Amino acid sequence: MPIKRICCIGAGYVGGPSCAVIASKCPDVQVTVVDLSEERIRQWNSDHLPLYEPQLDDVVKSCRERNLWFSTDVDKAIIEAELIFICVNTPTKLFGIGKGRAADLKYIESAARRIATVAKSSKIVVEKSTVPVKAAESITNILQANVKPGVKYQVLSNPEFLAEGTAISDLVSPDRVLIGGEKTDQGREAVEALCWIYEHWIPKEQIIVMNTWSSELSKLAANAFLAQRISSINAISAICEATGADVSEVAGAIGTDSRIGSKFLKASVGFGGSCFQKDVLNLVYLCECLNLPEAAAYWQQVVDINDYQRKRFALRIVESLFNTVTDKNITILGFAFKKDTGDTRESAAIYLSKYLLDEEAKIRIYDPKVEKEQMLRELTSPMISDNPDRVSKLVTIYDDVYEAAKGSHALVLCTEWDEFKTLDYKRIYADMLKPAFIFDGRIILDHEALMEIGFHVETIGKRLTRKPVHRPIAPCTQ
Ligand SMILES: NC(=O)c1ccc[n+]([C@@H]2O[C@H](COP(=O)([O-])OP(=O)(O)OC[C@H]3O[C@@H](n4cnc5c(N)ncnc54)[C@H](O)[C@@H]3O)[C@@H](O)[C@H]2O)c1
Ligand SMILES: O=c1ccn([C@@H]2O[C@H](COP(=O)(O)OP(=O)(O)O[C@H]3O[C@H](CO)[C@@H](O)[C@H](O)[C@H]3O)[C@@H](O)[C@H]2O)c(=O)[nH]1
Repeated sequence: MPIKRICCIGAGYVGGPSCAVIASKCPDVQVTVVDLSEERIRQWNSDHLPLYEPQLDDVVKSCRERNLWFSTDVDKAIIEAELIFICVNTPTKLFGIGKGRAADLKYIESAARRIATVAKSSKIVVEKSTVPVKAAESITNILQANVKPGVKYQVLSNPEFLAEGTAISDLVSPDRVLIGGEKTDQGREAVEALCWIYEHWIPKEQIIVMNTWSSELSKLAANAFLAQRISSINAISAICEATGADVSEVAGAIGTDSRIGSKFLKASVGFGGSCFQKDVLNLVYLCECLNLPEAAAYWQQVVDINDYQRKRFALRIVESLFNTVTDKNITILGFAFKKDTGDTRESAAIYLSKYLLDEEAKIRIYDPKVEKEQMLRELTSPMISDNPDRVSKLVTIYDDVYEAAKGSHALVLCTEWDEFKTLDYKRIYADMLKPAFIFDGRIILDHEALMEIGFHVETIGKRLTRKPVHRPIAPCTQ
């Protein structure tokens, strides 16, 4: 059954880019992305899209108002569509049962209830948000409990694997597309309809069909494995710093083993982003609910090592700066959770800033893509700060990196933006207080060159040996 109209509920980092790519690859399908947020929809319809993502502007402009629409009229889009993607947020619960671990499914439920309330014809409902195993069953229950005569629903799982910063290329050439559905005639028909969409640009053999629960669990498992690799190499980085081994050399050596592979072995100040911590904690909670405490403890360690890595780095900054950063000017380079995105959710820079603010350091922040208001929102959120006045007193945001560095005691590189590799560090050094410190939390700078300029350099997973100071050798008297 060729699909003519798609509705996507949720115009965020997943809904917007993934539907823009579907619209661009399927010109014969009308795609409407809806959201409750009028501001977000206004931005999607403007020249200033609500999120920064390489190539996104071009894709959106190529099909907006041709077969790609952004709207707040959720009901109309649901009524008209044959296939509905649910791409709403599923954040970690902040209160009640499962607080701090379980996924908050209230947005999923409200989307399902809206479909159940307004749908007048049969729908294929596709869960694209990341959810706990068996969430599709809850969606089905809500839909069936309110079903109207002649209306039929099929609920599919189709988790999204795009990474921010590379969303468009990930969507255009994914490693695989995963579809989970019921093994019934109706289920198979719904799976075929969704496959038909993807087959517009993805080879059939890369579309993997499985049962719904396997598909839901595969998404959590994939993120848990990726996050675990980062925590594993970060745990090794602590050993490197204590012994004199170099974590980049170790990662290079183990990555050449084809069974291990070289990707996702970059030690860092800790992983961030809206997904890894949330999804690993979601898995931990699932294990706890299934009475599997050992499995829960195993996955919890992935998150614990990430906390440890951020704290370790903050401690190193304080220790290196003669055990006090109070009233010192510390410039944070990069606030996004990774390069090529303006997203700051769970960014390591937030936690680094928090630790330094707790020590009453004066923080200056520069990021090429993150808006000032966004940084302040993160730093004053109740989870991070119990004293918003301190943030307004101690934090200054700059749009010129050289101005930010002027008069600083230290630079702390938190995001691996390419532009940080090519700054004029001689100029920066000249304007900083001495001794001038650089803490490279991403291992991207030329440490030898920086030390040559005169910087005191600290990085992750490596002890940097300073050049011996050349003094004339005293003549031997005996
Ligand atoms: N961000 C990523 O890179 C990424 C990648 C893969 C999967 N995911 C998963 O995809 C889901 C969405 O993530 P995101 O980053 O796009 O979230 P987001 O917060 O950027 O966007 C979600 C949007 O849904 C809207 N929304 C919530 N309830 C709604 C409702 N009932 N009706 C209409 N709109 C509603 C919100 O207003 C928001 O704009 C999450 O489950 C996430 O784990 C995210
Ligand atoms: O070797 C590495 C790789 C990544 N990171 C950090 O890990 C975090 C996450 O990076 P990445 O996975 O590239 O970005 P996300 O956009 O969070 O994407 C992840 O989370 C998405 C949401 O579920 C999934 O769809 C993607 O497949 C998965 O990669 C960032 O802070 C990175 O800097 C490291 O520290 N070292």
